[in-house]
Amino acid sequence: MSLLEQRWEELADIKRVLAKREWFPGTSGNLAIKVNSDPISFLVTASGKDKTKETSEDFLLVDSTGQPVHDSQLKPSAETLLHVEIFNKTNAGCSLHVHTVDNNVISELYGDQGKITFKGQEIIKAYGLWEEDAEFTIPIIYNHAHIPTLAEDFSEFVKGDAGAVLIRNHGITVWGRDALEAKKFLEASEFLFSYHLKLMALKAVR
Ligand SMILES: CSCCC(=O)C(=O)COP(=O)(O)O
Ligand SMILES: [Zn+2]
Repeated sequence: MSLLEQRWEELADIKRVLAKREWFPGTSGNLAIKVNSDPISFLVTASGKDKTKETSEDFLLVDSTGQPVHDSQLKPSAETLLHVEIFNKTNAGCSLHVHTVDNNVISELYGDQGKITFKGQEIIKAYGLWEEDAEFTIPIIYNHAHIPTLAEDFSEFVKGDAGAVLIRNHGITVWGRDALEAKKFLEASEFLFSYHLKLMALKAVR
């Protein structure tokens, strides 16, 4: 199997798992996986597709600027520029973006503060933070409709090979050194969002 085929399979596996969780409502969400580092190329989901369906046209290869490498009828994700920032600025190997109700509600609740910080939760270890009093902060940025502006704001928070950024009333983008790490970050983040919202709701009725 070629490297391209291997990466395709890895991304397809993640897409299948996330689709089962209903994390791609209304054609939302996009996924990317690096294929080559020099020059950079990556597979990204085709724009506007129902990501719960599996087809041979789910992904296309793009270059370091997000332009298709081969002639194709397919359009790269409208949000490819965010993945471009990640792959150009870090050694990340995979980047995942999903819209969930929980990540949207959290982004609105804490949007004015520009971040949300979690602490005292065992699952924070999924981010590689093993100290007893570890904290994990996820920045929240404004949802510019103009994607180059969104990507510019997003870029400020793309600092390491793994990370997460919430886009207010839009969704979350996470990245990691490989597909496993990116998926782990995404799952840990959605766990924390869900826990936080459930706890807030229960406290409100007590
Ligand atoms: C219908 S959701 C609006 C676009 C979006 O935010 C998204 O994640 C999906 O866009 P894409 O071009 O990647 O399909
Ligand atoms: Zn989106």
